[in-house]
Amino acid sequence: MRMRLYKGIREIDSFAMRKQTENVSNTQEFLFHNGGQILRNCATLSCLLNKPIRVSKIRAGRSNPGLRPQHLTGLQLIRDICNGKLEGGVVSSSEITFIPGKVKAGSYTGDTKTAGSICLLMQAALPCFIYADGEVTLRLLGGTNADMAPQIDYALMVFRPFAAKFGMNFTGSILRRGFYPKGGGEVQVKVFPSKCLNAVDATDRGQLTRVTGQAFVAGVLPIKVARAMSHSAQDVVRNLYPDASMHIDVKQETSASAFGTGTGITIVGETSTGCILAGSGLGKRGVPAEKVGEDAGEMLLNSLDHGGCVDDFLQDQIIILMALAKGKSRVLCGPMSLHTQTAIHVAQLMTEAKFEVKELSKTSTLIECEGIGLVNPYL
Ligand SMILES: Nc1ncnc2c1ncn2[C@@H]1O[C@H](COP(=O)(O)OP(=O)(O)OP(=O)(O)O)[C@@H](O)[C@H]1O
Repeated sequence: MRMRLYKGIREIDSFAMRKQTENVSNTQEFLFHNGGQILRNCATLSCLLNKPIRVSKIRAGRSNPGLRPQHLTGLQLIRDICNGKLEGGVVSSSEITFIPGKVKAGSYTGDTKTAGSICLLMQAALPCFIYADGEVTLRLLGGTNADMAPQIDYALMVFRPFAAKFGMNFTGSILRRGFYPKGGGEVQVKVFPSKCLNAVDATDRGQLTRVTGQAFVAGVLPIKVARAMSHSAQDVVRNLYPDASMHIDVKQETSASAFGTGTGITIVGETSTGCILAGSGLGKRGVPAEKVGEDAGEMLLNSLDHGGCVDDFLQDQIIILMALAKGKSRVLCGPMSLHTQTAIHVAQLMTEAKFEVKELSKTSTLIECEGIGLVNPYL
């Protein structure tokens, strides 16, 4: 990914990373994920640091390149939050220019009008509100349990407590679940501003003590589907961790609490040192519920296996918080994901934060970051 400064606008070529990849020969590969995550992180940091950006070649090389509805909604939400200007903000656009304004407390709505992930809207918007001049209420519409994104249960059970360690506090209520392809979900989020985020040291994983979670069915699906997911997920984990206490809530959503038909599971492991890691899955036609549960259990085991304090998905989601916090954060992870590499690269392009990544072994990475200590001027 390449960035230049032109007339005060940071120009970010979101596809240049590919060329970099092609030039890599026998050295360690350093790849980037040319996806929505670049846009979200760039726009969030642009808003917070008051740095205009132009991002080009958005999602180039994809079968459906350019902005998808959920990316556009995320950008529009950030624009609204700070009363900024967004050019090129239409579906399929491959280039956007964003001129940020000042973040303002209040009530905002973000509606993907599709099954696009509500949690990815949260990912873009929440860090902005830490620096608002008061409490913020967000009404978010779209998919609550979407593929290739955090499920809302993950956002509330895993991301939220970890973000709180940095001093980023929010609450979320699932008013209605919504699924692919219809969407129709609704979540209300309240964000409480902070003076400054603090650095986090998460390097001691401890022992797995408790397994909790949520398995649900909605629409025409019977409750036995959720029970089967829950049992198989717990069986997989119990095989290796027979002493951990286990309870996954099983829920039949009603027509008021969910729109359409869907099913999913999030299984959460808590450790003696307060680490929270998860595995998850969504039901699909033709895939037995037992298999969905097993895969979610395996996902959790896989992250536990690495001995890190965060799972393979939380890694990339906390990079922005490490960059904004005051002081040195240290987080022990499994192998670094493509999304994490990309998030670190974007954070370093946009801020003065200094990251150091130490590969401790093939399966263990220590990410250190001296954050910029961004201060909320209103508190
Ligand atoms: N099962 C999961 N549990 C938790 N988080 C997840 C899960 N799957 C994906 N994520 C998170 O969702 C985000 C997905 O970002 P990504 O840029 O790939 O999505 P996107 O905006 O839909 O982009 P694109 O369509 O361009 O790939 C990442 O932060 C990733 O960690």
